[in-house]
Amino acid sequence: MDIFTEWLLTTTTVLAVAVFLTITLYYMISLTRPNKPVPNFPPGPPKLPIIGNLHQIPTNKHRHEALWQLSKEYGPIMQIHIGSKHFLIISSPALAKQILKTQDHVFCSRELFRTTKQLTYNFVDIAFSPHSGHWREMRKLLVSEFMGPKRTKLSNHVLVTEMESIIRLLSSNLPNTEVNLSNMFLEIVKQMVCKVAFGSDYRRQPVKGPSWDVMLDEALELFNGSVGDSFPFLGFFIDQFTGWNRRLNDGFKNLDAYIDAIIDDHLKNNTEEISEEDKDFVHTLLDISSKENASDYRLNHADLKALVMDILVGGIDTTVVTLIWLMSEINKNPRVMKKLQSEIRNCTGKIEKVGEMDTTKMTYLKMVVKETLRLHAPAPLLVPHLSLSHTQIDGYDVFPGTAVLINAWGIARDTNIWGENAAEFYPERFENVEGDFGRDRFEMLPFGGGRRSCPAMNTAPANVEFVIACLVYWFDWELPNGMKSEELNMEDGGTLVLRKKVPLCLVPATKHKWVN
Ligand code: HEM
Repeated sequence: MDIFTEWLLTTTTVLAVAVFLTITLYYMISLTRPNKPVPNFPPGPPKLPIIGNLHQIPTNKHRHEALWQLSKEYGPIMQIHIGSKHFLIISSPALAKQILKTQDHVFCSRELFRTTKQLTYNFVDIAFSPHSGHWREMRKLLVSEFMGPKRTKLSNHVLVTEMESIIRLLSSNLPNTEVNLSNMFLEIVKQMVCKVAFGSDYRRQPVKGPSWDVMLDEALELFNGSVGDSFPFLGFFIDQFTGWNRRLNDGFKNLDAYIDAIIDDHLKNNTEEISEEDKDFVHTLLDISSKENASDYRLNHADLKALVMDILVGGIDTTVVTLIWLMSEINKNPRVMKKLQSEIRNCTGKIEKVGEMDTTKMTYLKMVVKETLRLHAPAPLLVPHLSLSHTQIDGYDVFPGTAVLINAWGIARDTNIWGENAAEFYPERFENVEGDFGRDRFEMLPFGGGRRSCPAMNTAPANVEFVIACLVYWFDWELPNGMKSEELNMEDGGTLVLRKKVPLCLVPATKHKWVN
């Protein structure tokens, strides 16, 4: 045996003994350790390397539909992966209740996406900020100062004035003039929100840049997030390659310039010289930001801008799409329109001014609004909730940092819950249904639920009711060009907010005349 072979044999023997000893030692140590339980992950579709289930989930539109189909195969609790992120998909009222009520304290935070960071001035807004004392203070401010009695009174007044001029305008164009209601509703809601929040008519072209509508549409697209958001390390480069980063920077720059212009205008006024009555929301925020308040919370400039951003992005389109879908549904369902019109005209009696309209007694109208929000929840997957600690849902392990998507769209159309006529627009299904959705019941969740539920869940439906009551009281509506009700296009589109794809155009055919 030559010297090299002898060296090779010795080395191999030593290595083999070392490996054997290491394995034996590891095995013996593992026997002495208590057994670590293997996590019980929820089921989900098989994933591909790197992209996960990205190929099965469209990133833009109809994500809720794709997820609903998958949930039929994998069950009401399902796990999917997109890039390196994992999401829990919830598709039943019982499990939604677990997330939004029973374990609300665990699931009350938000995912910190790279895209949202820029749009929310580093997550200091309400809708996308993590669960924290800051979020609590900001939400309190919005509820007390934007949705409190003083501003509700003002928004009612603005709505009444706006509806009076709309009714006048529509009456002067009778008969047979086609009206684009999608545009009209956007104008009404913008006027109401801008007047209450910023005091004046900021709905017109604000600063240099794209028009208001283009700017807001783009903001909603951007808030929906990018493909790169799911790939923390490569994300920036993916978004650079797809052009998303440039789009994000431009979109944010336009919005930021608009918000700056609003605040600069307000800073020119000395708020001490303006009476409390005449102060708008931004005036009040500027007052608060200049004072220490009792809880030591100090509102800074970025917080103020983030609040304005939430109002622009969260407070306009949601109400507008609800109005559009409602008017579409009642024009598609003449039976409902007739019943609704008769309730409104009977409850109201003879009115000369729309301001005298009282919607609190209109029970069928409330059911029609609920049915609209059931079939057309503006945010079909809500805003993703995020788990703060390890917990179990339905026996499955959920780890901290898991984003949860609740398929409000699918739950609200499930035939097992709503019966065979789930897809039908049938407001009577809410007769004798007690309790609030998102608080006591979870079969539909248009405003989400728990501590992250929509703060406007009481005020927003009241505004929708008033606008619809005015339009249905004063006019008999017809579809244009002899179109039949079953021909009305009801396709949806959009990403973060589910819109009607084709604008709604109707004809106010005759004006109502009261007969004693
Ligand atoms: C019909 C009208 C509206 C609908 C259907 C709606 C729906 C929603 C939904 C689904 C959420 C997410 C809830 C969750 O994640 O559980 C939400 C959150 C929110 N909405 Fe609305 N919304 C409407 C109107 C408004 C208005 C008028 C405002 C006023 C500014 C507003 C401000 C917000 C804010 C700030 C949040 C975030 C709450 C938080 O994370 O703490 N929404 N909304």
